[in-house]
Amino acid sequence: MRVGVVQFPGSCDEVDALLAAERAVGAGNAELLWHRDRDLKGVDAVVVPGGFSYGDYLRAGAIAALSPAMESVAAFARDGGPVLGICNGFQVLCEAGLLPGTMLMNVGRRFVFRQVELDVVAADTAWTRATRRGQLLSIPAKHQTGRWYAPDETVERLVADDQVVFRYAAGDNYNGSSDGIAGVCNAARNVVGLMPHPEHAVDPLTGSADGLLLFRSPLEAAGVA
Ligand SMILES: NC(=O)CC[C@H](N)C(=O)O
Repeated sequence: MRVGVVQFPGSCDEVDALLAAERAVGAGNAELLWHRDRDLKGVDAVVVPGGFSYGDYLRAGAIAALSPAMESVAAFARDGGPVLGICNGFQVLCEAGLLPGTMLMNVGRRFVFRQVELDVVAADTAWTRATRRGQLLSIPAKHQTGRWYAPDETVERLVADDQVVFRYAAGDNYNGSSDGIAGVCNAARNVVGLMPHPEHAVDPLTGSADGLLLFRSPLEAAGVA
């Protein structure tokens, strides 16, 4: 399996995402995909990484969502390809209409950088197959515009359709996200976005290896794990 990590001007976690993917799929099986290129190089999974793409101008993720690479990522997603959006990548996927909801300024109106615990709500998506429902994952979060929002009726529909993938555990809704939601998926369950950074939780020496479970999940989904 080969993983592509999209790189925008202003991305800052793309190399960590690439190294995390290589820990899961093997060295040399991940590569960066430049935002200006429509060619996804035949990868089997795509990660849209964290950072400050285009400086977060207009809205975080708004300009990156219009990039040539994201046109191809949208088509890849429509064809069922596994796509993971991490933090800024989650913002990009919401701006691109590939995931429901929108991202607002944190409720405390400050940049937050802390370890959080995620409760796995849906363990049957392309990026959570290596997890268990109810499992707690310790993963760092670092963002300013991380308050995921959707109208009540949309949240109710997502809950009913099991499209809520992660919630902040023990009610630790530090950024004010609707219903304490930390990550959601599309109806086809191949596109997942979350605000915390699994690529920064891939080694117990740095506090947690729980994030590797997300990068290993496409392998499980493909039956090659
Ligand atoms: N760590 C990130 O990806 C940051 C995302 C975005 N720039 C924000 O601050 O909300």
